[in-house]
Amino acid sequence: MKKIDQNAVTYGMPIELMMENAGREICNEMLKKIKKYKIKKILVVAGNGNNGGGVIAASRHLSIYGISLKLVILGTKNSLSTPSKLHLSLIRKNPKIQIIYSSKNLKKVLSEIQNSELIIDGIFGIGINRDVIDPHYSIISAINDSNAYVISNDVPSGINADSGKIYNIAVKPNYLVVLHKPKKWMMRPKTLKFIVANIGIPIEIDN
Ligand SMILES: NC(=O)C1=CN([C@@H]2O[C@H](COP(=O)(O)OP(=O)(O)OC[C@H]3O[C@@H](n4cnc5c(N)ncnc54)[C@H](O)[C@@H]3O)[C@@H](O)[C@H]2O)[C@@H](O)CC1
Ligand SMILES: [K+]
Repeated sequence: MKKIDQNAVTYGMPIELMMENAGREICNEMLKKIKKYKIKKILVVAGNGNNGGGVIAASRHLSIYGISLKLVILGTKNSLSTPSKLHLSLIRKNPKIQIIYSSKNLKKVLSEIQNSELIIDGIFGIGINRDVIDPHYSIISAINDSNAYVISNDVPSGINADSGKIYNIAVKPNYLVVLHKPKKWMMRPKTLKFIVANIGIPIEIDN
């Protein structure tokens, strides 16, 4: 998938636009669950990579429907990837989105996880490359212990996207929005409930 992303960028498709498309698709799935389960308390959790950027964009799309939510940024503004920073800048004046930085208040993040009814997991995508330590470990653990309905962006955070193997911990989502196309291991029966989102990768470069 990393190669497909790079090919799309070389082709002329900016990551920021694919992130925008991912955000809209994730928002559409959120809207369905909000309606189905009459959800009020929504928490979006964004890591510092582009997986986080997709869920930041999803937050903005959801706010367009008049829905309020809380957005946790794992780390600081400066630790975000460049495309994610753009999407964060688009919500800086958005009154529907309350931003919480984990670097400033981890306790609050953990209690928000406990209190939420819908959690969007944008902690790690295909970029995870090592075991998870704190604060990410405690956050993933709290998400798994919560009663919230959990939707993951692209890959459940903590799983190696190529092999499907868990590092030392992973989010256990109720639902997954896979970007572009499913990873091979996802096709195993009963692995996960997922939908595939078109994020605008041109078919010419899909190999
Ligand atoms: N076409 C694209 O490129 C798009 C990609 N998106 C998403 O972006 C993801 C790939 O983005 P990235 O390559 O930025 O990767 P990730 O978003 O998976 O995150 C990588 C970041 O996490 C850090 N990291 C890795 N393992 C860690 C660990 N165990 N503990 C703490 N930090 C750790 C890395 O140092 C890096 O800063 C994809 O899975 C996809 O979901 C979408 O959001 C939008 C469009
Ligand atoms: K994820």
